[in-house]
Amino acid sequence: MKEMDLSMMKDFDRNFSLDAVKKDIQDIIKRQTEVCNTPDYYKLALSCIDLTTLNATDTQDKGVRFTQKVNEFPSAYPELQNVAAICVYPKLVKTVRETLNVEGVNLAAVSGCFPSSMTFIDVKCKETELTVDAGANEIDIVIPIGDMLSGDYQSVFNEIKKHKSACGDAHLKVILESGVLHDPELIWKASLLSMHAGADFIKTSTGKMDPAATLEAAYVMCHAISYFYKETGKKVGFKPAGGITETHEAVDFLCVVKDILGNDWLSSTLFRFGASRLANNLLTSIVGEETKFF
Ligand SMILES: O=C[C@H](O)COP(=O)(O)O
Repeated sequence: MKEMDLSMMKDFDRNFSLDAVKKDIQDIIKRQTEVCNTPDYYKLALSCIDLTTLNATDTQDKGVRFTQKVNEFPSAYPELQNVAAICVYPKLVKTVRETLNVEGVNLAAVSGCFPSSMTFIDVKCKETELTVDAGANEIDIVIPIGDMLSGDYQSVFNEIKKHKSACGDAHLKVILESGVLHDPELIWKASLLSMHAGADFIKTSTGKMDPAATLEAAYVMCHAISYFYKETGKKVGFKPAGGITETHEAVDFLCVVKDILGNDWLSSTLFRFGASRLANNLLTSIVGEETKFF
């Protein structure tokens, strides 16, 4: 595989002041809340959810029941747009594919030894190939976090690039595990590496490590996406995931995305929430009474 000369990657080193980032986020939320904290944006948020179940205890029956809810959604809420995708472990993909019978809902699967990413790249790619063959059209993988933390950026880039080929036509979402990378400088680097290596989306977190999605990580990643778009003309999507549960939390992320990336990113084509508990809370906010549909 052709290696990218990372020393040629423009703006790979960028400094951030965490205090300035936090202040900027506060200003953004002040600016955008009036527009984003509204039923139209709750509906938008719902339509951008990757409805997720990622438990070691998940069964095929759970996969069926989970998918049936999504199938029933258009009849139950004809005025609302359905979630963007169902997101499961590879073992449930075939069942979900066979059960899913509504148009426009994607089937995402975590792959590549999720959530640790701690196995051989050939094993990770094989898992992805099998998962796509089983019916997933979106693949969520985790970067090799240890390589990133130890500064072996070339290995991170090479792995993602190889994984992109293993995806075939499926979209690739690359999880940075931003809470563990911690430093904005490292989150920036991981974002650029992922996008240059072929990521269709960059995603904050697995939801299996703390801290999960933060507004600070979202801020840095959205700026990286904006920068990459200006440099290359390619629009990469953004997926905050992990720990986003309440409507007001989703609204804050929408504020950041809208302010930094603009309205082009405010649809499920370029924006997703990875969430297992958010959908019912958004529905509750939309219909105005306690709702436990999903
Ligand atoms: O990718 C999605 C995350 O695993 C979901 O995390 P959550 O269960 O905290 O919503």
